[in-house]
Amino acid sequence: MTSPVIELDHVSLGWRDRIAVRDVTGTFERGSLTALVGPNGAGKSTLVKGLMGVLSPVRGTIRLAANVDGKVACLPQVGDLDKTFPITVYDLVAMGAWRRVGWWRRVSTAEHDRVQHALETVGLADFGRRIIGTLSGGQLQRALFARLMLHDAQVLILDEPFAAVDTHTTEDLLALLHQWNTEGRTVIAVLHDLDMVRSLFPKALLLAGQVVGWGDTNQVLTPENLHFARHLCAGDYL
Ligand SMILES: Nc1ncnc2c1ncn2[C@@H]1O[C@H](COP(=O)(O)OP(=O)(O)OP(=O)(O)O)[C@@H](O)[C@H]1O
Repeated sequence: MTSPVIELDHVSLGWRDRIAVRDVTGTFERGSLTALVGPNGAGKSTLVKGLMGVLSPVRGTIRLAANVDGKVACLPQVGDLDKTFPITVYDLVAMGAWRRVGWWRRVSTAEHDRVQHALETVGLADFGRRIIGTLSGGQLQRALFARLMLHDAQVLILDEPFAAVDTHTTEDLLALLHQWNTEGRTVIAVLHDLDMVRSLFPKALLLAGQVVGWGDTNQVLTPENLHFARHLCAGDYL
């Protein structure tokens, strides 16, 4: 039996002078694995901000299931991160535990073990003391995945997790993402690689300022829908 974990009811999101995504209605089911796709400017990141509660809907409502409230974790676009901030990889990852630990408390032995385990899982066991500004793009993305592990969230939202990441790192991180999903977590990822979506993501939400399709990936990513999405975001390409 499926149960909704996030429900959107006629949601429009945007800013005072501009609606970026309008009238989104639908449900992310518990344990689902959904790719959020669409041309540049389609409103994918805006929807992510809405799902995270960072941006309030201009219209409509977003409802989280009672037992996931506060347990939604996000992997931001790497470009949104201030790489000049003088923080170590260890501390960046440990920040994922702040709900359990609190901002200013010392990390317990159990949390330390979790950080170390997360660093090992993403292949950064020896990188804990490095300042994040010295990491390559792929290494930084691995560190952000490790931080996501520390959140231990039921719902994971990832904004372009494989942008500017090499094939080897993408494969490692994809395996992690699938492992989280097989543990029953709900995963939503903004992606541009439609071949990857078709082969690895059972559900897709195709956006172009509005919902063009939402459901089984093979029924959403049809040539007609993709053409329509491009037409709606004229001038941009998938
Ligand atoms: N802070 C903001 N103020 C006003 N408009 C914004 C703001 N952020 C984004 N927009 C606009 O909202 C629209 C949707 O942007 P968004 O970043 O959600 O698209 P996207 O689908 O994630 O695009 P991309 O694939 O290029 O990352 C764009 O036209 C963008 O210019």
